[in-house]
Amino acid sequence: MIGNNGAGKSTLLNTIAGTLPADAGELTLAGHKITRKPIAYRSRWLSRVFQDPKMGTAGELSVAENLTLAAQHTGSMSLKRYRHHGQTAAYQELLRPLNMGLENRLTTQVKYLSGGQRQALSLLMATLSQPELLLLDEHTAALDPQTSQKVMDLTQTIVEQNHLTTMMITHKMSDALKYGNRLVMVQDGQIKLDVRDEEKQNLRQEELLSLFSE
Ligand SMILES: Nc1ncnc2c1ncn2[C@@H]1O[C@H](COP(=O)(O)OP(=O)(O)OP(=O)(O)O)[C@@H](O)[C@H]1O
Repeated sequence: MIGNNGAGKSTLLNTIAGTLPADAGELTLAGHKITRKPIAYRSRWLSRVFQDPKMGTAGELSVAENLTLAAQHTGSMSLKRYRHHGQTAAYQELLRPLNMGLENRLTTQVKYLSGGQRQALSLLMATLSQPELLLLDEHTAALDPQTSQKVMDLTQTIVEQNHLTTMMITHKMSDALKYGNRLVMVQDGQIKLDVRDEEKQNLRQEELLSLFSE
């Protein structure tokens, strides 16, 4: 999802996540009517990663403690299959594919990690529960270009491997064109453009930029 500042992107995500009440309309997620349900109820099916790397993790807790919290939250105990290795090995196995060196930082308090490491951990924690919907709220915007690319690559891998329906807000036109099978442009609270699949693949950055100025 793309759109100018103030277009309504975050408002839509907040309405889906339940931090803002909907003025009108109905929200149905994976067959569940959630329009008037509290945030905690919705969080069984949806996860969110924020722009601020501090938002998705508990800074005072260690990497392992954060993972334990996320695993408990899932209810489905995604970590069960790792049990026979012992918890440390299980966590290392989960963290190694992130390629951020976090498998060697299990006892480090999360507040001492870099923004990129912390965002990668947030992403892992948000997807442990295999949510029906993953909301990414400009989740790479606070990172340097190289780390941002690394976290985007990681996002792509996690989303594809887990077949996660994902909604991402971005201000980077190149990312909007490169990732995902659908692109929605929001303007003044309305959907201005909604293209998918082949039509999206054929869309060029210049066309997209010209729509912004209309
Ligand atoms: N129910 C509503 N009726 C009218 N205006 C609203 C309503 N809800 C939100 N707004 C306003 O619409 C605007 C949408 O802001 P929002 O933060 O969603 O934009 P955004 O597209 O995420 O922008 P940014 O790219 O800057 O994050 C804000 O000014 C907000 O106050």
